[in-house]
Formats: sequence, structure tokens, C-alpha cells
Amino acid sequence: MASTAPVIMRIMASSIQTAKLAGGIIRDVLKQGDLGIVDKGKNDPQTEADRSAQRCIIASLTKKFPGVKIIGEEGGSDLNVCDDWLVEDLDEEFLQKSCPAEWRDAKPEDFVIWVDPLDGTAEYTQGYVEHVTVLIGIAVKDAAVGGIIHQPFYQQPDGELGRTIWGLKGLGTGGFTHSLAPPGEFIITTTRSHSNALHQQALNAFPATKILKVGGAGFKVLQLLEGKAHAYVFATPGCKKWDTCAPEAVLEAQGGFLTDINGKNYSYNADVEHVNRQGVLASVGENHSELVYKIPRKVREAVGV
Ligand SMILES: O=P(O)(O)O[C@H]1[C@H](O)[C@@H](O)[C@H](OP(=O)(O)O)[C@@H](O)[C@H]1O
Ligand SMILES: [Mg+2]
Ligand SMILES: [Mg+2]
Ligand SMILES: [Mg+2]
Repeated sequence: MASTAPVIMRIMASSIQTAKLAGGIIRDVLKQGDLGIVDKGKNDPQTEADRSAQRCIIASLTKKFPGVKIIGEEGGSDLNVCDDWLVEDLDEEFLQKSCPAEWRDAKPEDFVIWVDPLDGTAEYTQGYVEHVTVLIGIAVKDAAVGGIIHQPFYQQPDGELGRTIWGLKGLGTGGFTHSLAPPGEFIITTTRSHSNALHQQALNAFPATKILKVGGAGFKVLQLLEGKAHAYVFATPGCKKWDTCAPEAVLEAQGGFLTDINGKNYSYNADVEHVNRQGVLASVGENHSELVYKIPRKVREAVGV
């Protein structure tokens, strides 16, 4: 079954397994105690967990899908990894699902996989491990289509650590229970560490009843998916295509939206600039366009200039 399934289904099924293995590496590095922190500049940390998780993910996916373009946050990686880090198996449960017709004939050269091996690095180094996710985004031509959001430190009811959430536009989502944020409130999830005056003006445009300041682009989107917030507002450049490709695909597979601050979708082809210059606005269960127009035009036009 695996070898005859459409390419996108095999990439998704492999990415689910690969994200889980990367999550184990991230937990192990923390347990070993030496994070090997390197500052990439402008207070942008990278740890041994980021580097090792990326090596595992890209080596596994490259071996399985040699014709597919893969872009990872941490740049070029040494892909000579031990066999334990090469994921061979595919998530069989996912492979049983039916492939949406629009993606069935997509060829390896149509794909770009955007990998954020550890989203929320700063939070990882500061102990906010709930904010940490592994993000594998699957773009077909320009569009974010499939996404895996793995949370290595999520505690299952039986005590096991880790959960893996997936979304494929046209098929749906899995790995979590979707709920909408409470009516009568307006809860915003946003940055805990990259605010500025313009971003604050955008926040002030909303009648927020609560503002959650957390790390991780992936974690903020999980808050939308699980009804802990109504909107994710980030009116400043800062996050990159590897931060948003997977979350956008999962949100949209759930009927939500992730756009720039003007309501425009980002492109995810291999040649786009990596920074999301016009910020992020994401929601599920809301009128997304209404959220865009709540932010004064002059504020929106100033973002990323
Ligand atoms: O993968 P990392 O570098 O941890 O990703 C970062 C994002 O690039 C950055 O935009 C986020 O900033 P905010 O916390 O201000 O939203 C950071 O949390 C991580 O997602
Ligand atoms: Mg990130
Ligand atoms: Mg990262
Ligand atoms: Mg980073």
C-alpha cells in the first residue's frame, strides 16, 4: 500500500513518524543537560537539539524523497546520521486515509518541505517546554497544503510524552480535539518576546478580553485549534516560512486562516524570501477579513516597511 500511495500521502505519513523521532531527540538533549547553545545573532539561539533534530528530519526525508526540495531553519546539515536517526516507517493509519483529488498527481518536483526542527528555542532554553513544537510544512507549488505539528513535551493521559497533530487541506486534521474559543470573549495569543510600538497599536485595535503572551509560532496556532484563543496577532516581521507553513496548512485544513497582517496568504515556493515581512494574523471560527480591517490601514501598511 505504501509504495502505491500518492506522493503527498507518503510524505505526510513519513513526516509524522520523523517528527516523533525528532521530538525524542529534543527530549534527550534536555535530559543530558548540555544544550550547546549558539547565538545566531540578534538574540536568536540555536541548541544541539535544533541541530540534531534537523539532521534527523532532513536526512530521513531526503533518503525517502530524493527529488523533493527541503528547506530547514538551521541551514545545511550533515546528513550522515546514524541508522537510529533514519526513519524508515510510514504512519500506516494515515496512509489508509483517502488522498484529496487535488493533490493526487502532485510530483516530487512540485513540493517544498519547510522544516522548523525546534520551534520555540528560546522557550526551550528557558524551561517553557510546553511552547516547543517540531514543524514540518509541506507546500505544493506555492501553497501550504500539509502540516505536522509535534509537541515533544505534551503529556498524554497515560503519562507518555509527545503528541503529533497533522492537517491536510481537503482531507482534514488529526491528533487533537478541535474546539472553538469561548463566545463573549476575545482572547489574543501573541509574542512574549518580540513586541514593538507598531505591534502594540495592532493589538490595541481589538477588544481583547485576554492577551496570552507565549513563545512558538506552532504553539500559538495550537492555542487557536484547541479553543484557548480567538486570534494570533503578530504585527511585525520576525517569523519565517518554516514557522508558518505547517501551522497554516493545519489551520486551513480545520477551516481557519493564517495570512499576513493584510489578510494575504504567503507563498511557500523555494525561491521566496524566508522572513514573513508582513507579520502574521491567524484565526479559526472567526470572520478573518473582519479581523484584518479592525487593524488601522496605516498600521498594516507600516508593518515590514
Ligand atoms: O524556531 P524558532 O527560532 O524558535 O522560531 C521563533 C520564531 O522565529 C519567532 O518569530 C517567534 O517569536 P515570538 O515568540 O515573538 O512569536 C519565536 O517564538 C519562535 O517561534
Ligand atoms: Mg520557529
Ligand atoms: Mg526553530
Ligand atoms: Mg530559531
